[in-house]
Amino acid sequence: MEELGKPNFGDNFPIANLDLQGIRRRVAILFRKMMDLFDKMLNERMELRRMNDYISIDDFLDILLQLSHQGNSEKLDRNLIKHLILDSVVGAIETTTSTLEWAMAELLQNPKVLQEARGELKQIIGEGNLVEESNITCLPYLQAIVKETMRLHPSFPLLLPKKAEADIEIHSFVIPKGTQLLINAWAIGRDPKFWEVPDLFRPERFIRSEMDVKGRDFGLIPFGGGRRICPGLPLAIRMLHLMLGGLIHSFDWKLENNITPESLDMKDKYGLFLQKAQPLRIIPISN
Ligand code: HEM
Repeated sequence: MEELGKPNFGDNFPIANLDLQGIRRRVAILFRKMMDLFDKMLNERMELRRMNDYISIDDFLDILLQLSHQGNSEKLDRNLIKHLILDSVVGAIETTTSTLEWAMAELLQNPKVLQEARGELKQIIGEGNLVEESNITCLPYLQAIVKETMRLHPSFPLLLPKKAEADIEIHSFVIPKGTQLLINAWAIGRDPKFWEVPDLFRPERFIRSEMDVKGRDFGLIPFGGGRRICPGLPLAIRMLHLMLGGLIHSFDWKLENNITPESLDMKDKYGLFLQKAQPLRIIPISN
């Protein structure tokens, strides 16, 4: 992931096909390794599926293999299946884990917010019980924490590049056909014209607000919007609430090595994904 997000000097001279930093070469090696891994997974699953007593587990791979055997008009061949898995793996892992890491970092930097969130969980879930998917709608403060984390730390700060299919005019500004467009979700989430004290982590701003991250409110678009909105949104939202709720309900947390909330490093590092420059290191204390 890190290699994919590095600025490549050679991209400024597309005709010359330069790869002075060796980024393209290293990415090609990693890409081949991933494809070999997917090939192995596919072979193993296809072998299992050939057995008479195989019971389908209806996971992503099983469904793709079923579709590929149904002779659909658009041929879903082995190569396409591997690329679909690659897209999902790339899109799913780094985004969800880094959002969770940012949320925990913000909570440890803002002990009052953490305390409020734990209070809500204690009241709704009860001590000793595990957070379940059905509880999420009853946890407005936890939901507000997830939104506030995504406002300040969108996993793809510039979303994914888009290309104008036709000339478009927006507020008398003409975008010619073929232009590559980058949408700065990071800057939108911190725009002082739109957000009060934008740099403060303040989940309360989402309490009693209808605003959500599903692409309808253009002030908060961590998953993008429109036809290419993140297809993993429903899964990501569920996983984030469950994991974050579970972590703060089941454990107390402290920062390691005498780091205080005030001295916690919250800098991010440049790349395709918005990651913490210094990984968060925290210690769980059993409740
Ligand atoms: C916190 C978690 C996540 C965030 C913030 C996130 C964000 C995004 C964003 C911003 C885009 C580009 C949308 C655009 O440019 O308009 C995207 C695309 C995508 N995401 Fe996610 N994502 C997350 C989790 C997931 C998960 C869990 C999956 C899969 C299970 C996934 C799969 C994908 C795929 C396949 C695309 C490409 C879609 C396309 O090209 O049309 N994402 N995601």
